[in-house]
Amino acid sequence: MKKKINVVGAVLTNNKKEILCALRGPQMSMSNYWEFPGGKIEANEQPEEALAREIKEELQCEIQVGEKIKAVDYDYEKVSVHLITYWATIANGTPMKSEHAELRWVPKAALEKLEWAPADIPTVKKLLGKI
Ligand SMILES: Nc1nc2c([nH]c(=O)n2[C@H]2C[C@H](O)[C@@H](COP(=O)(O)OP(=O)(O)OP(=O)(O)O)O2)c(=O)[nH]1
Repeated sequence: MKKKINVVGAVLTNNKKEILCALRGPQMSMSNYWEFPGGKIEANEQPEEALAREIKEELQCEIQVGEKIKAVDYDYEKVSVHLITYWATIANGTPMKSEHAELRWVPKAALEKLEWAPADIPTVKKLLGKI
């Protein structure tokens, strides 16, 4: 049976209402796809708590996690991902790139120009009012 993983992603917005998009790096799985920064929920962790921890590790900044946006199940070839996305804002610091190939603030209208990890597409469509 496929490995199931629980993942959280942050839809981080700035004061221009742009959204922080992250390009997975060559050393990561799913490389060259854009995603919402975040990662796997660990045992005994609440999703919001996991998201704040992952962002601190990945982007070296503190966030305020808001409302849930979308929960999606997606079957990749080797893993089955349950992805929950949340609104978030930066509470402290500036996002710094570590394992990602690129971080980019993108206006909502341009989100669909990026090649998203398939599990992220329902969140992108919801942000655009398309579902
Ligand atoms: N962080 C994040 N991961 C996502 C998103 N969409 C999506 O399909 N994923 C997948 C990619 C990974 O298989 C998994 C998240 O794991 P992770 O971000 O902790 O990745 P990782 O580098 O530790 O994983 P791995 O290379 O060890 O497999 O979920 C997303 O928007 N954000």
